[in-house]
Amino acid sequence: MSKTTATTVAAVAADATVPAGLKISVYGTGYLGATHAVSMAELGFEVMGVDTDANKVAALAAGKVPFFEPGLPELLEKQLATGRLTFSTDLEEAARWGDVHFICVGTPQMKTSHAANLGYVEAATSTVAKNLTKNGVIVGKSTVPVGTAARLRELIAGLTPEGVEVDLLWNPEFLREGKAVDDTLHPDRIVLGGTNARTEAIMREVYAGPIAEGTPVVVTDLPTAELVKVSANAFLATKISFINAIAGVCEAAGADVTVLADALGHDVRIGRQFLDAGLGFGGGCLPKDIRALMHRSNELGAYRAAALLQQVDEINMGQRERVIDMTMEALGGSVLNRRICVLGAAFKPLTDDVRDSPALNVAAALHLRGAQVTVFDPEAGDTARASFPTLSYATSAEEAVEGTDVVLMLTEWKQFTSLDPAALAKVATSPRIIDARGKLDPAEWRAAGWEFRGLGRTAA
Ligand SMILES: NC(=O)c1ccc[n+]([C@@H]2O[C@H](COP(=O)([O-])OP(=O)(O)OC[C@H]3O[C@@H](n4cnc5c(N)ncnc54)[C@H](O)[C@@H]3O)[C@@H](O)[C@H]2O)c1
Ligand SMILES: O=c1ccn([C@@H]2O[C@H](COP(=O)(O)OP(=O)(O)O[C@H]3O[C@H](CO)[C@@H](O)[C@H](O)[C@H]3O)[C@@H](O)[C@H]2O)c(=O)[nH]1
Repeated sequence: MSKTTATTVAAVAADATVPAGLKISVYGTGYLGATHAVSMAELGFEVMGVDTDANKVAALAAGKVPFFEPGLPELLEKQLATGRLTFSTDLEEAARWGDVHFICVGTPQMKTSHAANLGYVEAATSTVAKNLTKNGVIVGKSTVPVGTAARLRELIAGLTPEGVEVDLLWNPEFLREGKAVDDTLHPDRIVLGGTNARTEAIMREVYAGPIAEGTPVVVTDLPTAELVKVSANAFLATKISFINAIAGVCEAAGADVTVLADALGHDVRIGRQFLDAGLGFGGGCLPKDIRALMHRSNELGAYRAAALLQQVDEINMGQRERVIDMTMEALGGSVLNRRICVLGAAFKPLTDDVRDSPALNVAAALHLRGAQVTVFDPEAGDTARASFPTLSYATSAEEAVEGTDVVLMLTEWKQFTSLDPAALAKVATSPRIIDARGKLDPAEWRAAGWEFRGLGRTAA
């Protein structure tokens, strides 16, 4: 029977036992796992982060975060110095060593369908189960399709050594890149799916810090916990596609979507967040998570959810086409041999993550249509070059803008939104700009001599 309670008060069964000095292993030290491992050490636990990628492990062990995440390098250094935090490639040793094993490995989209690739989750979970030498708890944090955890329970039942007990529960993660440390240490909510009295007590011990701050704990069954995560992302994606659809109406009707979004946001039932119209959502989460949910909903016969998410995805991808079309239009119908400056490569500011980056998607599409595209991003230059080596990369916004026929502002880094239009007009061959994130003031740019276009705003 499903057990759903939302409470901040620990309601722990009297017979529940929590091992003293819990040891925590974290499988996968990517964007989620590295942050989780460091944060668990910050909460006072002994932590071992393990990954199959030896370069990542070596970097983390040497105090270097292999990606850009504000605040994480400082916390990593601090926790390594305490001796509580270690990193290793020895996946089996981590299973023998830990009491609580967090699964934080990737669940990317399959190459051949919209489904999530669960191979990494299955591999990591099996490794833990096979190598346990004492009772343990496996805690899934990766984002998975509903039904995965139940299958994993069956999988591990046949793998765990005799005499050892293992429980598996799901504790989805809601952190945002760029704010990952704060989101992990001070989450909005803690969702625990499929606990029993013993594992609930252990998880309340793990999260004693945030719980003491008043973070609500939602205790529920496995499928609900799995679905909370993907539904949250699906809702956020839907909100973005809603405002982008309305942006199209604004353009056709001569209205301004940025003012409209502010006005909508004053209604507390709606809220202003995730109503920034523009190039749409990308990254390692929203796109693949709505597609996996679409796929799973179809499998389960929940066709309405699948149809809704299909629309959300189509509106989102259409925004990229819209910016490509706008660029062609701004340049008189063709981009062939024209010089285009792209400001932004990361899928959003404050990260170097370029997974499914709308900015790079547009940059690459324009390049393939014969344009000379120069990209600048304050943090994502290296990750962008690794994925799209044929594009040119500048070392500053000014260098990227120099001599270009049109500037595209595709990721709203603060240093782009605070650029001086008058100074920049002097280096651009033809001062034309497309603000695909709705963060520049059209009046200010037009006054400085720029031909200005924006999504969901009246044409120049
Ligand atoms: N990135 C985020 O902001 C975020 C937030 C919430 C949830 N999630 C979810 O968390 C999961 C991980 O996402 P990510 O962005 O950290 O991915 P990532 O690709 O950055 O990291 C995954 C890591 O897992 C490692 N790995 C693969 N197989 C392994 C194994 N068997 N044992 C140990 N390590 C292994 C990989 O080498 C890699 O370093 C995904 O399910 C994602 O949807 C991500
Ligand atoms: O008004 C908005 C807000 C966001 N975006 C875009 O939406 C994408 C996603 O942004 P955000 O949600 O901030 O980034 P993520 O770090 O991918 O975080 C999402 O995905 C994570 C992984 O599942 C979840 O844990 C987080 O709760 C969820 O916000 C980015 O491309 C943004 O540019 C918009 O276009 N308009």
